[in-house]
Amino acid sequence: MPDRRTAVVVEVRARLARARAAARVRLDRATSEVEAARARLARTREIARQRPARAAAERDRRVAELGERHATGLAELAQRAAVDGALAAPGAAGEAWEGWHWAPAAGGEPAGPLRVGEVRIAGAPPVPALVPLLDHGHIALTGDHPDGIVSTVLLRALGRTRPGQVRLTGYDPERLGGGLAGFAPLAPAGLLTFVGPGGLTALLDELVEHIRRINENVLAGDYASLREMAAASGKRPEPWRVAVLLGGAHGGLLGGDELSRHERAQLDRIVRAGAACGVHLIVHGIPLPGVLTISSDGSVSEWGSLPVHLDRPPPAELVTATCRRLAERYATGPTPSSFPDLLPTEIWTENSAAGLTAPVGDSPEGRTVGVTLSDYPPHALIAGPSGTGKTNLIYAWMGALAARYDPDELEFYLLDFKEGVSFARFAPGQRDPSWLPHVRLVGVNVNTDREFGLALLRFLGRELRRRADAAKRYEVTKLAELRAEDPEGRWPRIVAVIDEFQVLLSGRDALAQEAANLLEDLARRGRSQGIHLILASQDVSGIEALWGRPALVAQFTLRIALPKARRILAETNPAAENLPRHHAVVNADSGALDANQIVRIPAAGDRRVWGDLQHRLWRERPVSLGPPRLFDGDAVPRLSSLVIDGPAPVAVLGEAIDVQAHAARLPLPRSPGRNLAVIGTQVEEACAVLGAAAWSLAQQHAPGTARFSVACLDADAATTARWLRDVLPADTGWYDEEELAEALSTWQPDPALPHYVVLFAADAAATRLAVKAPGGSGHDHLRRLLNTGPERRTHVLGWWRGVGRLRDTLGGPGSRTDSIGAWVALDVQGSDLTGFYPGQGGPVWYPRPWRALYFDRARHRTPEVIIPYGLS
Ligand SMILES: Nc1ncnc2c1ncn2[C@@H]1O[C@H](COP(=O)(O)OP(=O)(O)OP(=O)(O)O)[C@@H](O)[C@H]1O
Repeated sequence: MPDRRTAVVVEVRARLARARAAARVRLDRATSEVEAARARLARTREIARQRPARAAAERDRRVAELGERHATGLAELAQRAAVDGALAAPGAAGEAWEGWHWAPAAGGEPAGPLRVGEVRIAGAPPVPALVPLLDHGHIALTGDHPDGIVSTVLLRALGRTRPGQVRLTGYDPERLGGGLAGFAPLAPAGLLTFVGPGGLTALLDELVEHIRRINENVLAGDYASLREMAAASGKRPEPWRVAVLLGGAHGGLLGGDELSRHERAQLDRIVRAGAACGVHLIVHGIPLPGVLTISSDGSVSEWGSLPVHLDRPPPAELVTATCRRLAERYATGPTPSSFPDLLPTEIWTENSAAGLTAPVGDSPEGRTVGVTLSDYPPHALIAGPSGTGKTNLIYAWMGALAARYDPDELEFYLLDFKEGVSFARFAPGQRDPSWLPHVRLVGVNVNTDREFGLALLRFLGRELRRRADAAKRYEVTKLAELRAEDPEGRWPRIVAVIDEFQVLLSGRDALAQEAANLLEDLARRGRSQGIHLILASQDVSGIEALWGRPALVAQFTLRIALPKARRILAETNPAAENLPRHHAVVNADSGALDANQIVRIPAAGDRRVWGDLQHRLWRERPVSLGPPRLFDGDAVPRLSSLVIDGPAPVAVLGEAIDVQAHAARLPLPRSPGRNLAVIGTQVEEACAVLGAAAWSLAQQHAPGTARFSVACLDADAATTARWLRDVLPADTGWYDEEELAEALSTWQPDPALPHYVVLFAADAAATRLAVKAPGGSGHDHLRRLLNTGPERRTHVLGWWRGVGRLRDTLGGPGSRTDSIGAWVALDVQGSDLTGFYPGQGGPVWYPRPWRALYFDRARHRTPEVIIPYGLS
């Protein structure tokens, strides 16, 4: 039993020991956990103790970084704003007063905002404080000292615009204009008007009426504002009106009075609708809701709390000196427009169906003055003494027209009877190959060739008939209607310019008579067919040439008088007498006094400026359009450029003086009288006519199908004879005096083989040909040839050095002349040709260098003047 008890005790003790050991282990573990927790707690406490300091440091770091970034950003923004500000308000709109001067914006440039001070922010560069006024809005001023801002804004607005473009009205009832005293020099020129106390209602009414007029007549529904109109056209048609309404010294209501309901309503209308019409208010002393407000302490509504440092006002002397200068410049008128100002931005956009309208200059106030050619007024007369600018005016007018209407809408025919080549620039030249695409004909150095003027009038007369016939076919009467009925047809308006036209009408001969009749017909009927005449003359005789024909003059309802032009306007209209240089009176009502428009004509003669336009138009010309016909009275036409066409054979004798530069041709069919006599002592001209005739015939016959025989009986003609040896067939017979006498007796005309007998100085063989021989003298054989040869295709083309000598060949003074079917007279008086001409007393002919009178009995009613060709 005890052993069991002992065993139990031992057992218990052992268990207790194990339990104690386990408890100790747990205790130790718990103890170390407690310590670890304590240590954690201590660490956490330590961390917690350190955290606010770090966060604060981090916050401070971030704040500093942001601050730095903000400062840099602000500086950059300010820098950019300063640059933008300087660009938006350049020159007079923004420059500092030191060195400031009047410098208007270029035409077409917007007015832009004006500088009143600068925005200053610490750490950033100052930014110009700009306020919009012209074309944008109004300015309200508050505070006790508005004068400085008013001076600043007004001077900058005036400095940025041309004289007269800004008109000021001052209403300053308390100080009676004292607030605008510096601007007073503008008043005498009408650029500043003061309105007295009590005048406010009338002023507001007038501004409202002005706005209404601009909307109705100027913008006319085409534009929303003058700014838009100016941007589109590059021109400002109306000045800006700036009304400065200055209130009481203490910022009270205007003049201490309340605005009436009417005034308030008018003011609101101006605030609402004024800016679009260029009407602006600068007001002190009346609240204008919604209007940019500047207070004299430097705050600007709409800009929040931005600190504005207002500029000091412009020095008083700068204001008065500038205003004085502006007034003077305004009195002498705005800068005249230049030739490029007459041109549209886009070329060839106009349609000429109803007429041709283009500016020729501007009025003294700077308003563009347009001139129209249409059914009314259809034609123009231009007059002015030499050097007053007629040619320049024509250049300006033509340039403005040519840039607007394309060559299918407008054609020019130009003739200058003056010595000189003022129209030559429109045709291709040696230095400049371009031409004005609208020009179809240019006549220069025409002074002695009145025939060319007549040819132009005949050509226009034919064109008039062609148009009238077409109109009849379509049962219409006017060009506009014809174009509507025949949209595929080409019916350009034609403008014919004849400078010094009186040359054409001078003389009491048939040519002058025919020219006057044609002019009258063209003037009367051309109006409805789109053919317009512009006649220019430098002296009164030109106009007087017309004066005897009131019906003709009456058609020229558009009159343009240059300084000192006489009799061109109505007798009672002296407007041209005191006209300044480079001005013109344009009168579209036959010179009636109240239709005068004074126009300043820009310089348009400069070759470079004109060349720029011509080249531009030339590059755009339709590919099918060739150069114009150039008739130069001083030039010799070249045979080498001649193309012979039409039924053969014809002998070409020279160039006809006509619009198409036709060759003057002598047909040589099988019929009696088809011989040619060139008569006169001018060797070169005679050789040129005869040489061209022989050459042209050789061109029309294949080798062996015609015979040529040439006798050169004057040594002076040897050069031409040598030239003919090269161009005539190789089997051509060459004869001297002796050989000719013999050959004449042997030549038997053969209808199967045309034979051309070319005699240079036929009369030089007279002595030899007079020698009697059994079958008859040489003269007998020559007369037989002349009389019977042509009907069997043998033709004599001869040169005789005088009418009497030709007569001798034909058989003496009373001999028949009908074997000479055609003649070309050189230095021969018309009266000497009596026997060779069907009319009484011979043709009217006054010999002149390198011209000849050609008459073909078979085809001519009257002879024609021709120009011999140069043989090469
Ligand atoms: N509006 C103008 N502006 C500047 N210069 C001009 C103007 N008009 C003409 N001129 C210049 O005056 C000079 C004479 O002008 P122009 O040849 O046009 O006169 P005109 O009346 O045709 O003379 P004329 O009858 O002798 O030919 C030219 O040198 C021309 O450049």
